[in-house]
Amino acid sequence: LTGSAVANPNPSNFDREYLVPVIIGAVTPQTINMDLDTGSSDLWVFSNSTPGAQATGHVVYQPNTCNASTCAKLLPGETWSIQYSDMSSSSGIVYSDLVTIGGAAVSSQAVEAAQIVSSSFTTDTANSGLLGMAFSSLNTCRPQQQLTWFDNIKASLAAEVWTANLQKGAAGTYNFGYIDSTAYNSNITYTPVSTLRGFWEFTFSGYQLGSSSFVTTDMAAIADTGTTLLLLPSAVVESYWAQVPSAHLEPSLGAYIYPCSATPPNFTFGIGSYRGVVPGSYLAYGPVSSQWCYGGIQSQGSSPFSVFGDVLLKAQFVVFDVGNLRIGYAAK
Ligand SMILES: N#Cc1c(N)n[nH]c1N1CCCC1
Repeated sequence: LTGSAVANPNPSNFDREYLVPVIIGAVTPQTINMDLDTGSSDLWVFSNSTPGAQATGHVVYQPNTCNASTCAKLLPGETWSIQYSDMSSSSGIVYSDLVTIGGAAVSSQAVEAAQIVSSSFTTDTANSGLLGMAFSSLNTCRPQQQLTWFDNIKASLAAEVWTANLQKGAAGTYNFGYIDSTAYNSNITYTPVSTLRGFWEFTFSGYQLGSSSFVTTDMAAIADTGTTLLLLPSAVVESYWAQVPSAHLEPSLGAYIYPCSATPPNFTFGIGSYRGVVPGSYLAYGPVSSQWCYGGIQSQGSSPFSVFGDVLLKAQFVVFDVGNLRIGYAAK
């Protein structure tokens, strides 16, 4: 078994997130566009349990709890509640239902129906749910923790692996169970993943800012498709933006902005001896005013690891190798 699904950048805003059409339900299937997120492990959707005022503009999951074995089933007493690092949150109840992504189906997937969603979810009407693809140890369902879609399907796949091939301003692909050797142009460099924090956490071997020399230093990072930007230690971020005249940390935003007339420098990361290059044009995240643009590299703050979000991931072919607990990067 393998699967392949399209990854659509959110249409209106600078590749803020990438949405995947997910089919939920057997008796009355619904296609729901969801944010595939390697930084969390809950599969949750807007639903008929979400208050109308919070669900306006969204496709809502309507579980068909009929009597056949193929119907949705409420999991009695199960609830979930999640808060993301951007302080957004959601919570609700749990059904078991058929969930198909790119042709690959899980018959009894925990589908977390939202009863409450915070305002940033309500306003993001392109996104009607989260598809958690971090490790199941982070799933918030209680009292019985539930498995991610990938954990449920991996034994049925040709290989316990999936890949992300995101694109700048265009549709990309998530493949499940195989590696498309035509999708990248160099060898894949792998490095071990630690699951201790439940994320796709790994060590990178250093970085290069623009045309400066490569800085060799082991650093921790997570690969997070649910984060838009590239988050690095504040000292690195300061050095990076020092290369762009008039770029500065804007106190009112808590973020670096730079003149939109400038093209930011490239960012290069190391995995062993592999060098992954993120073009400067990928490190622009859209205007905050007529002349100032929001930087694609920002500080990781007090986080103990950097966050390789979409602005970096879209420049690479990325292999999430669950079977061997490793992550792979290749140029494309
Ligand atoms: N903040 C944040 C965040 C993250 N670090 N990974 N995924 C996140 N979200 C998914 C939906 C909202 C935020």
